[in-house]
Amino acid sequence: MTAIELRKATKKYPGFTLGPIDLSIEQGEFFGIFGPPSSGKTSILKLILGLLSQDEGQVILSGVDCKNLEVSQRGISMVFQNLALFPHMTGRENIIFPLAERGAPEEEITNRLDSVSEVLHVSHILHKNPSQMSGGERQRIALGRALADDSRAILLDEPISALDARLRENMRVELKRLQRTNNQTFVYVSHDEEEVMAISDRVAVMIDGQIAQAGEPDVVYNYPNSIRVAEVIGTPPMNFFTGTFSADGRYFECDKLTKPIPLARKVRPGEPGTLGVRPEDIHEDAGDDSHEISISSVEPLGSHTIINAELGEQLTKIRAEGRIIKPGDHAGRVTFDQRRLHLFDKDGIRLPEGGE
Ligand SMILES: Nc1ncnc2c1ncn2[C@@H]1O[C@H](COP(=O)(O)OP(=O)(O)OP(=O)(O)O)[C@@H](O)[C@H]1O
Repeated sequence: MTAIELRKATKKYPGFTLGPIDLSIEQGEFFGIFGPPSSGKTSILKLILGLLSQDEGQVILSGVDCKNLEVSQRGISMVFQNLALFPHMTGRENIIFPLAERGAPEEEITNRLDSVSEVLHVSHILHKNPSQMSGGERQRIALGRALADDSRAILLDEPISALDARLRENMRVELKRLQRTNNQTFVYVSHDEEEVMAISDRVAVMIDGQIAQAGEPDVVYNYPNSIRVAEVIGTPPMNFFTGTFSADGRYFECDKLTKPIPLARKVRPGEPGTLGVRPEDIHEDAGDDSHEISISSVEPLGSHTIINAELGEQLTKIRAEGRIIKPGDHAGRVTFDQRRLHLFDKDGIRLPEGGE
């Protein structure tokens, strides 16, 4: 069943237009929204919650058009980026507030408080006021308030960004577990692409107020539908080379490389385009099709190494699992994994897969 649906929803601010957005989120789905700053992520959540009203289009919750429904009638909780805890209440009072407001029985309140406190590791700070908590503790209390309430969906806007890296990783796992157990619908916004990709069943990539692509995380990663999406998914990001597909369509002739790059299929003979290759798909290799690189720096990161190199005249990032190139090396040879190339037309739109 569809829990949240946006149909051509549009919101116009001076100088910025969100939408039109078409989006469908299923009951029990963990849906991630990722995008650069100011791309419209928070505004989408506010439309769903009812804090903003759309200028055009519809917001439909469980099949019901929400046009005339107030925030409190929508049955949705939101954890804001800037928290919004009640300063005069303790952590405990903040968490149980929505339950107490709707007159939930004492036993239910206690059970829910206990279960979210355990998951969020906040039992020891329930007696404190927000002013006596750290930023991360306040964030966990705010999460607790949303999770304890029996909402049909929870909207989370950068909910764990104030936590340190290790705690963030744990919380990610716990959030996912909690969502699965309760079969709740989560809409999770973050500018941290890895976080969104790791936690979500499906993701939407927002660029300039539009959903540029939506789908399962590995599909978006492996088949970005445009250069703009490819640029924002992946760390380090994809490398791009502009040039022309050869007259027989079997090679990509890059403006800045001396050798053409062989393609696994025939592509757009004679047309201009862009070839994208992810850092992990460039391999240290001295074979016939290899290119010489001039190494600027090598970052050994334990499990892998990032090599910053000049390929032709272009700065290129290479992720190496092996140890052929070492810190202090100045040159090497690499090839591109032919099966993992991303090909885009002159307008930056991904070329269809397949062909001879
Ligand atoms: N109430 C408002 N009035 C006018 N402009 C607004 C309003 N709210 C948001 N905007 C503008 O809309 C754009 C999108 O904002 P929004 O907060 O939705 O983006 P975001 O992707 O969540 O950004 P961030 O990652 O920085 O939080 C921004 O340019 C912002 O300045």
